[in-house]
Amino acid sequence: MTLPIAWADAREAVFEAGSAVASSPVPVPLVESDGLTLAEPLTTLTALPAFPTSSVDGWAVRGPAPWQIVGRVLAGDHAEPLTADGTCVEIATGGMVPEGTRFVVRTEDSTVEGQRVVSGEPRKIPDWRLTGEEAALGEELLPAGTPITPGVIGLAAACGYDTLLCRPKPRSALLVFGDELLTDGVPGGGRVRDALGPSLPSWLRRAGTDVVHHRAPVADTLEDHVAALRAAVNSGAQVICTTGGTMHGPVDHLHPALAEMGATYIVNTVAVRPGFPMLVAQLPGGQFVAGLPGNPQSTFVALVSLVLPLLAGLTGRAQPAHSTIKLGADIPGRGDYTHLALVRRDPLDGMGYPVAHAGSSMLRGLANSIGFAIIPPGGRGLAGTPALLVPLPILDGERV
Ligand SMILES: Nc1nc2c(c(=O)[nH]1)N[C@H]1C(S)=C(S)[C@@H](COP(=O)(O)OP(=O)(O)OC[C@H]3O[C@@H](n4cnc5c(N)ncnc54)[C@H](O)[C@@H]3O)O[C@H]1N2
Ligand code: MOO
Repeated sequence: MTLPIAWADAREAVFEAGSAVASSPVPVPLVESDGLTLAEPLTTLTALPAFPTSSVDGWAVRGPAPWQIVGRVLAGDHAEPLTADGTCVEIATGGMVPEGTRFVVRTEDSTVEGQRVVSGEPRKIPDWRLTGEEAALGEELLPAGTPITPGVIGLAAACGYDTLLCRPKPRSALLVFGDELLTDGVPGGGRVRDALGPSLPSWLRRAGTDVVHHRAPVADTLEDHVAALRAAVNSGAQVICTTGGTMHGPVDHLHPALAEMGATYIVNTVAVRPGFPMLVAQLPGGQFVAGLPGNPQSTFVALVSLVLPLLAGLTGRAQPAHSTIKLGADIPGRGDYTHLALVRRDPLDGMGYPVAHAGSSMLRGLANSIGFAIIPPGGRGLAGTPALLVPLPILDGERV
């Protein structure tokens, strides 16, 4: 029997295996880059702003009042210098402030005589933005490995990027094993509904992959397991997630199928509860197989424990960070194993509470949880103290 490895070591092993074969950078147009990963630092191509910019509608003035109007600068115009004291130009918000300007006087703080001469008072805080106020030329704004979000895309556009050098989303496949699984209707008579086939693709997309192949269920024979894995390889998937069959029961064929395909284990059983039979192996062609245990909650323990670090490595991101949450109730440990305990965040006190109905075969607790509190080996979680948390890949707004 294989000895389970420590949970933290398992995460590190798959992260490193993924990082070793991280996808090659490709230039991607800004509007298509959401959800991808920066392959190089986002560095300014010019100072920001690139030129002194008026932040109000008004007058750019030189010398003491009154000022003779000698021109007009709209946003987008190139401003000629103001060369003489006692002159000004009308300026629009976003207009380039002419060289020689002493102040920008707001429209509402000024009077104009005969459409030619302006008087007025500048405010104490200058009403224009200096070159480089937001960022200097060549300054690194974000490191390589940053997930690209709409905020990153906007910043890149403001800097003058047309494309970003990105690591693409890994392509994934899902194979659901189990003859007992019904794909429709009400469970009974020994059959259960397949709860993973319909839900895991969405979880995988939230985790940052493109799901390119999906088969549920795969029959409980070695031949069909091998055929399904081969089809997943042929689909171009880099990460093949399987569910069920990770143990060594009469119809658990994952290990024999991996052996038949010449796979090498990166992680094979982990000292974590629930979900310990989880595994990650690599096929001779380089594809990863993530074997997620069939008990549905254990599937998700394996998703956050192994698949997320693997995807992070493949995209050149950092190992997913844990967050922290103050516990609202005690959580028991699981001896020498790490205990990943589903918690929900209470909307009133903000604390993490273990959920009811959190057995490894149940999904009721998971549906309103934010993630798993990490109870380390030999420890237990105490109410009122902070615990580390592995978040589920849920989107903002999907939980309180
Ligand atoms: N002799 C032992 N048996 C088991 C042990 C053990 O230590 N010794 N560990 C148990 C643990 S822990 C887990 S977890 C499971 C892992 O089993 P497999 O990965 O081989 O999964 P299956 O046997 O195929 O299924 C387990 C369970 O989950 C249900 N299932 C599977 N797929 C789905 C699905 N898509 N939707 C809904 N439910 C699913 C399946 O019907 C079984 O009830 O092994 C234990 N056994
Ligand atoms: O991996 Mo199992 O979930 O501990 O039931």
